[in-house]
Amino acid sequence: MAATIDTPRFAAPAPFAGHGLLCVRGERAVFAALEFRLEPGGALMLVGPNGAGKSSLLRLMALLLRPTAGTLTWDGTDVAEDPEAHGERVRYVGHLDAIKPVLDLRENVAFWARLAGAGETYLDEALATFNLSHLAHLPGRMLSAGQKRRTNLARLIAAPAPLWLLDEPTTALDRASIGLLEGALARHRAQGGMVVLSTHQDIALPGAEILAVDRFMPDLERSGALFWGDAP
Ligand SMILES: Nc1ncnc2c1ncn2[C@@H]1O[C@H](COP(=O)(O)OP(=O)(O)OP(=O)(O)O)[C@@H](O)[C@H]1O
Repeated sequence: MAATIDTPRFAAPAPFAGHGLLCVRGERAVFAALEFRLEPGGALMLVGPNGAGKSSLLRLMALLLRPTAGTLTWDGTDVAEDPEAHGERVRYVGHLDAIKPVLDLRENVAFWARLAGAGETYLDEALATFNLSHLAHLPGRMLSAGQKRRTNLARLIAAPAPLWLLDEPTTALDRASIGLLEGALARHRAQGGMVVLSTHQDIALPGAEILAVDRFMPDLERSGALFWGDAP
């Protein structure tokens, strides 16, 4: 039977939280004592000026970076205890459009879906969701910036998982495409999925909690010192 909007296609979502997170990049503390909590169906919008640490926080959440201090928990358990399980529950879409130029659009999405162990069950739906079906056989090298971005976002549908981590997902999208993304976000949340996204642009995310990452800038930064540890 075909899955419907109210039938979650992923393992049961559970509360996802960060406690006392300290992020150091290079020798610099980007944020400290950062806390968040996300419930199934919830959304967190990361805001803050350039360099505040929005991308860094998303990378921590995806375990692409490790916190210098603090923990990330899923259903109360430290995600670092089982990184593989966390990888299965997370879909991360970053700044880079990882499109293979020689594969066509459909093959690109199918490649990612296979990598995530999802097969081709949701492939056609993924393309339709982001209005890409008519471009399915266009080689990756011929896609425009907005088409590449939509192709990357199609991975979210092609390989279902409860936690979407999206770094400035509206970059290069026209208004109509932002509307498609807003629809996909709403359907994901209606199934109990969770979303964390960073943005400098308007995007409809009803009921989202706003997390101003620059509020967690370490005091050393406020006083003008740049380095964590021995202040210069
Ligand atoms: N690979 C790296 N090594 C060292 N420092 C880094 C690295 N990547 C980012 N940083 C630093 O970490 C800080 C936070 O960067 P980050 O990209 O997380 O900010 P952001 O809020 O996402 O910014 P933007 O709005 O410009 O995308 C910045 O000061 C940046 O210079």
